[in-house]
Amino acid sequence: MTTTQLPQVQDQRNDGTALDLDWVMAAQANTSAIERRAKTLPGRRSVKKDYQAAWLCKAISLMDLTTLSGDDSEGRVRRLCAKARQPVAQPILHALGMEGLTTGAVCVYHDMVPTAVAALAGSGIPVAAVSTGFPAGLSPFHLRIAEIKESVAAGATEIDIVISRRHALTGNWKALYDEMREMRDACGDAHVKAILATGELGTLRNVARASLVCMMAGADFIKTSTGKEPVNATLPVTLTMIRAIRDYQDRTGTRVGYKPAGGISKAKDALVYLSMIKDELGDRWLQPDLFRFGASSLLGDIERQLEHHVTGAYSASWRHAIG
Ligand SMILES: O=C[C@H](O)COP(=O)(O)O
Repeated sequence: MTTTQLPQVQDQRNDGTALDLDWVMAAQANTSAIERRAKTLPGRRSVKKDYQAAWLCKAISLMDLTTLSGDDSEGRVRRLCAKARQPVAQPILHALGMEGLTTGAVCVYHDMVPTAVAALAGSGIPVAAVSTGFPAGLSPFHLRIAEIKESVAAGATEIDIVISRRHALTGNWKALYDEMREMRDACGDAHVKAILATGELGTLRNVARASLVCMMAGADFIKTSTGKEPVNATLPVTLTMIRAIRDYQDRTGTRVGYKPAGGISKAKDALVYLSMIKDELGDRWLQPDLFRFGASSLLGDIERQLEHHVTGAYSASWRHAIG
């Protein structure tokens, strides 16, 4: 295994398209078929034992290491950034031949952007800000736009915006498109991830339609959740969203990234997501410019598994779990 320098920021921007309502309304999601397929995923033997450590390192490189708590402090954010720079103990990285491995980005509230930018200076690790009145996204629209601009001015190069769920729930796709378009414009050169808050959209069909509308309006990534909804990233939602991404690329030639977020805390779950992305979208999406995990506690479990791997203490249950 060798350390690979991976692109941190997508060179290709999604400029979006006009709103195509016929295409949006034609988007369906066969819920029972998707749920059946999702149930088969955790048991599949997609990741061979010999490559497990490499896949777990890959998961780290694709992670938006996150803290989004009301009691976040500058000290906590500095510790998070130190972890992003060196996500696993040096001897473990050395043994794996992965010196130089970092997380894909760090993701914080707007207030913490300057601290994160300073702590990551010179590392090449981007700072992502959750802006637009995260997590509900119900503050006045002009304030949400102002927050985006302030986050960009403070040095965030990735902005995670939250959509107005009511537009999707009422089928007001034009309003969702216009809102997303304006947020995209406010981001300027920063990349924009559209958080759909899928746990609040009611149906997979709404998820499919909202995914398409956000991509048409110029989202560089579509992201499942804030991590604060009662239901966050799930496999059926992921299948629905990544198939929308595939459809969008087939029709426009533009690749849009995918970020599952919320409740992904186990290394074995990360492997399921990675194998699903490989199957459905292909290897090109297994790069940090097109895929991120949004996660606050996943790194801890991956670190434990890598330590066990290096020290030969792999547990029987872990072997069984990932086949
Ligand atoms: O965007 C990231 C999520 O808020 C993280 O959620 P989590 O704390 O459940 O990992």
